[in-house]
Amino acid sequence: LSHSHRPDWAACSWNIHNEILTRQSGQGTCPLASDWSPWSQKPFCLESSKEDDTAQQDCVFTMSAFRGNQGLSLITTADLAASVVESLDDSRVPPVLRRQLANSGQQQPGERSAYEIRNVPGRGKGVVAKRRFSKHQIIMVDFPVLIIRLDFVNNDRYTQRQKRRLMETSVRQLPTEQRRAIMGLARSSGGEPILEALRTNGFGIEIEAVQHLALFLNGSRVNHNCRPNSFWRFTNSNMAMEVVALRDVSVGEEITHSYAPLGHTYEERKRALQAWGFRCNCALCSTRTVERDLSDSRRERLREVHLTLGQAERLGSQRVAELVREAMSLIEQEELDPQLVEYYQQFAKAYLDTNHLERARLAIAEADRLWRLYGGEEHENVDGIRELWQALAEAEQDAHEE
Ligand SMILES: C[S@@+](CC[C@H](N)C(=O)[O-])C[C@H]1O[C@@H](n2cnc3c(N)ncnc32)[C@H](O)[C@@H]1O
Repeated sequence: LSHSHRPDWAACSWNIHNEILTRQSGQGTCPLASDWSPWSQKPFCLESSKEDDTAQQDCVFTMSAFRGNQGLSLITTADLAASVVESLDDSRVPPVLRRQLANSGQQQPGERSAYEIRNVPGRGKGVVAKRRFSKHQIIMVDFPVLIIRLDFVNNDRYTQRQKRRLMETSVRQLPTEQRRAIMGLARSSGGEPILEALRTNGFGIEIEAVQHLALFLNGSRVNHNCRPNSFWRFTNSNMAMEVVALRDVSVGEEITHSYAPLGHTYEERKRALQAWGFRCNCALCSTRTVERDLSDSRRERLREVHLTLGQAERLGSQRVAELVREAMSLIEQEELDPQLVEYYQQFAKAYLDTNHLERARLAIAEADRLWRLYGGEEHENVDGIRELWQALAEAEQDAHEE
């Protein structure tokens, strides 16, 4: 289909009751009711035991050829499924990610791959670098194979049997290779296999601000470390998950990211990691108690500095500058670079409050750059950064008029 004649997917939604596709709004053309494209088969929906509206009803949507060689199943509402259709188009994947995809994973013999998935002592399988990566270089690009609306998993709208039926359908409809790979993923406990695979390996993503869990077959093999050498970001408009080096990585090094929020203290991390059912044996957790306590106290102090900077007007500009320096030093010592996104934002506000407009400009520019880096171009704080630029423009205007 040429672009202009493509159905306007976002404007089409499934009318579940009549099992026909009706157009809700927009100018595009919707496909025929008998054509379930882009899905490979008719969406399968659950009858809810509750009398709420069908718009909230969860269905399975499967595309059996997604990104060339893998399938994708979604369990979500019809409207949310319609909203992702555009992003499933291969033309959405930028060349830089295509190249990366071609370079990574399991290669033909003789070709150099970026990483390998193999057993690592004490942690099951893991991802190990097969070549060097410099800081901020992309290590892995992966696309989801299964996406499930979080509320479908957690709410009591459906019976356990109904949930199992929908999840089994979502996996059964995938190509054999992916089906096997999902069933071969790590599981922290012995409950319902698909649900457990999802709980152990799922990445939290948002579709139209609604939380979902996504499974990535290679991405799921990245183990946890409290001082990781990588981070991941997800781009909704092309469904790409990238694992990116947080610092230089050498050949043979295991690739890790943090499952718990960065900046947590030892006890907080232990609690957060309970959901995965393992005791973390990373270098930071197994270091001597004195060193671990020292790390905890730096992390607690960092949070205190963040809070204090919230009252910049009261502190005055000299104290603000001192606290910014202290925060930067703590972040460096604790290797918490991704936290800089929030800190630069806080510094920018503090500089605006104390009328240090030149410094505010530099801090906003840094916050802007780092949000894109760590959160991707479509990060969740685009509005927050725009507001900061606006606040700066207004403050500069006021200064100019005075
Ligand atoms: C998302 S999977 C990671 C890949 C997994 N190792 C595998 O074999 O497929 C999460 C599971 O890996 C193991 N794991 C991850 N990080 C670990 C760590 N730092 N220490 C011990 N086990 C870890 C735990 O069993 C955890 O439930």
